[in-house]
Formats: sequence, structure tokens, C-alpha cells
Amino acid sequence: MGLLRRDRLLPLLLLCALLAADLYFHIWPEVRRRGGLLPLLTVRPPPPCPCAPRPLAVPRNESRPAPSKLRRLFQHPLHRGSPQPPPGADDYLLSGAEAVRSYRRQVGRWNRKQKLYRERLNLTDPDVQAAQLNLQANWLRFHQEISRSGLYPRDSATVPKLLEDISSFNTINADYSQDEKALMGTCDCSQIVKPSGVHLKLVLRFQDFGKAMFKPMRQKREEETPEDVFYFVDFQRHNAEIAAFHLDRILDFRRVPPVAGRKINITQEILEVTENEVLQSVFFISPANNVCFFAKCPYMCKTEYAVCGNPHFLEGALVAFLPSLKLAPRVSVPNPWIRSYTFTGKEEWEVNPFYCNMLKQHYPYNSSNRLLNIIDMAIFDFLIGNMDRHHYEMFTKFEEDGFLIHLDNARGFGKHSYDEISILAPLYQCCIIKMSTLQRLQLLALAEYRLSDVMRESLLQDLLAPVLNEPHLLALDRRLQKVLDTVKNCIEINGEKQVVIQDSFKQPL
Ligand SMILES: Nc1ncnc2c1ncn2[C@@H]1O[C@H](COP(=O)(O)OP(=O)(O)OP(=O)(O)O)[C@@H](O)[C@H]1O
Ligand SMILES: [Mn+2]
Repeated sequence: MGLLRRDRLLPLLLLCALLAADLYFHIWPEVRRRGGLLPLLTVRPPPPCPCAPRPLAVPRNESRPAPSKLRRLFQHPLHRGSPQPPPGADDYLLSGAEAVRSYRRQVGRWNRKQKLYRERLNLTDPDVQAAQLNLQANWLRFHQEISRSGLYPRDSATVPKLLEDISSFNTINADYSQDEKALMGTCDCSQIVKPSGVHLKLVLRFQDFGKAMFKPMRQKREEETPEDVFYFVDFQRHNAEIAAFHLDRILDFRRVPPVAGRKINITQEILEVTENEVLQSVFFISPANNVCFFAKCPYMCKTEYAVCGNPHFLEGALVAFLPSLKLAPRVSVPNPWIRSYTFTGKEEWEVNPFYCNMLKQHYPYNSSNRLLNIIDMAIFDFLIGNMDRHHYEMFTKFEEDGFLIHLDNARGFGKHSYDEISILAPLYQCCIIKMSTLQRLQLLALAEYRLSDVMRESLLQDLLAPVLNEPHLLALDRRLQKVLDTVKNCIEINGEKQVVIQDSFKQPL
């Protein structure tokens, strides 16, 4: 036998043949295409020619990212609005000291409860540490920065960090939300703004003691809501929650709490951290070996209402939690343009062409910014295609003229090929709009700041990008044009002075 045995020689020959084939079919054509071997080895710039024109100030560079339309939009004077005085102590939702005291007590209660729970189950994991309140935590800053002007300041440095936290932090607890507990009779219902329908949403608590509402994926981005589905039985869409937050920020409303998308390991981040036995009991393994959980509800608890990981990971939206109702009470107000939640019913606004005139006679729509705020909300809902705005919430601290909180946008972005014009009823029936809103909408209709472009760019920041598919993005431009046409119509009939309302004196900070 020589140095190479036959059984070793064969693979070696095969390798040589493969290398030769690669050389012949791939490398050599490339060498020829580039004009010989030399350029492959040394890529030298051509010598400068003294007679050549000087390069332009901004040389064309393929790798340079396109200039950010979003950044330019946020810097535009019309988008920024007129300068406002900085908020005073009374303009903030929370008193800093009181909030910290309350959260400290909450952390103390949590640690005591944890200790009892662990003792009861004889759990002796040495790694478990008591929770601490970090005064620099982004969720706490977010709460402290809520003011009369909105849920966060215009140039908030906290929001991007908070989004990062909720899209990456480990959870230390998972539970049903208070409104779902109310349905099951396990909490004080008087504290609940509105007991709600049963969906698969959960409240997750993170390692820094912050909380977020988790709304899991129920419908893929590419699916459109079928024509025959009523809006009130339509799915909740996690991507709609994310996109609505970005749109709200682009419109500078700042009335939607920060939302981030994320893939959650439902076994580790929910099942293994929850102490709620009911929640533990709704987990199961599907025939395809995926971990799933279903909605626990008083009437229909079927596996058809389940969501599943793949096998553990499930996409969802995480909505940053607002301060508790105890710390910052909120009221829930029925939307005057509420829809009938039956198959055949009609509400008064649908049959009475003078509905707005009638409404304007009555508190609170007779003497405040409230009607203008409702119209902002209608424009927002029309853009996202949300017909499910039955109520809106407000912080009681900010009284009549406070901003409306646009919670729950999960029924938006259902149909991209259809525009539900009746969502704009508040606008075309009242024919008024805030000047600041109109100016921002007009900016977003210009090619330099096109709404679909800034939305596409903004949504790229999310882990679940692309959050919206192209048809939904393009629908935004089409709908924006319809809003502007509606305003134009109003102006033609009533005159600009009647329609476009200077709101800067009341415009939040
Ligand atoms: N980010 C949040 N922070 C604090 N509370 C919240 C938050 N999001 C929602 N809630 C509370 O939970 C309630 C239900 O939330 P949401 O509407 O998003 O869920 P839902 O399952 O669609 O409920 P519904 O059937 O009432 O529409 C809200 O009315 C609100 O009081
Ligand atoms: Mn809802």
C-alpha cells in the first residue's frame, strides 16, 4: 500500500473535480468579466486626472443610506408647530414623589407575595432575587413624562429606549389583564374602566418591573378581513397595534402608548413565569407539537380560540402599560359616533344629517376642544380603517380639554382595498378640523414626506418589520387624500374660517 489508500484517494479526487468545476464555471467567467486576474487581486483607484472635474460636494455613494424622510418630517416647522412653554409641575399626570412612593409600595407587596408563593410551593431556587425599583427605569420615566401634551414629549428620548426594553427584556410574570379578571369575577370590577370582550391578551411584567399588554398574532399580515365579517367579530391584529402607534407618532398626536413587536417564547416567558393556575391550565400541546394556549372565558372556551407557538415562539405586540388607575384615574367615554353592535341596528348619527349640530348643543361637546379631538380620532381611525372605537379614555386630571387616549387599535388594517368613509362622519358632519392637524396632513401628502414612505421607514425600526405589507401602506396615501378632499369640500361650502380652527392656544404643549 502507498501513502494514500484507495478509500482515501476517491474522496480526494472528487474534491479536486469539484474545485475544478468551480474554477471553470464560476471563478474563471468572473475573472474574464472583470478583465483579467489583476483587478481581482488589487483594486486600485484610477490615478487622478488634473483635467477631470472636481467631484461634487456629495459624491454618489451606493452604500450611503437614503436620507431619512422621517427625520426631515419631524424637523419641519409645520410639523413641530408653534413653540410652547415647557410643562409646569401641574401639567404632568403624576406627581413624581407620589408615583415613586406608590411604586415602592407595589414592589414591596410583590416581593412579599413572591416569597409566600415560593414557600407554599417549596421552591428553593437560589438565583431568585427580590425585585427592586430602579428610578432610572424607562417605564418609570415614561410614566413620569406623561403630560397635558400627550403620552410622551415630542422629542422623547425615553420612548425609543422603552421600545427596546419591551422588545427584549425577560418577563418575570404573566397574567390576565384586570378587565378579563373582572369577567371571571376575580377582581374588583368597580376599578375597571370597562369590562371587555375576551381576547387572548395578557399582561407581562418584565425584569425591570415594567409591564406591557401582550396581544398575540391571530392573523397573518397578508390576510385581508373577508367582506362578510362584521367589524365587531373581526380579529384583533397585533401588527395593527404596532402600526397605529407609529402612525400616531407621525401625526404628532402622541395619544397611543408605545407599542413594540416581538417574538415571545410562550413556554418560558408566559407559562413558566405565571402563578395564575387558570392561565397555566389553558396551555396545551397541539397535534403538530406546538405549544398553544386558549382564551379562558365565561362562555366559549374552545381550542379554536387558541394561539400556538412554533413550537414555542409566537409573534405579538407589546403595548406599554399606562400608570395604574389608582395613581392616574381615567374615564371611559362612549364615542358619540359609536356604531351599532348588532347586525341591523343604526345609530342616530347614521340617520340624522344634523347630528353634529345637535351634539354641539350639549356638554361636553359644546365648549371645548373635545369635538376637535374627536375629529382627530376619526381621521386617525379612518386612516387605519378602524370601525371599533366604541369608547375613548381620558385622564381625569386633565379635565375636559385633556387629550383622548387612543387605546386598542387592533381592529385597524383589516382591509387595504376598501375605505370605510363613514368613519370620517365626525369630520364631514361637523366640518371642522384643527389647523395643526390639517397642516401635518398636508405635509404628509407631499412627495417629500409621503405618508406611506415615512410609515414604511418608521416601521422598519420594529423587530417584526415589515409590520405592514405594501398594499396597506399605499392605502394610507389614498385615504389621506380622501381626508384632504373632505376638508376641501367643507371649506368650499363653509369657508376656511369656519372650518380650520386655530387650536394653538389650546393645543397641548
Ligand atoms: N396600555 C395599557 N395600559 C393600561 N391599561 C390598558 C392598556 N391597554 C389596555 N388597557 C385597559 O384594558 C382595557 C382593554 O384593552 P383593549 O381594548 O386593548 O383590549 P380588548 O381585548 O380589545 O378589549 P375590548 O373588548 O374592551 O375592546 C382597556 O379598555 C384599558 O382600560
Ligand atoms: Mn378592544
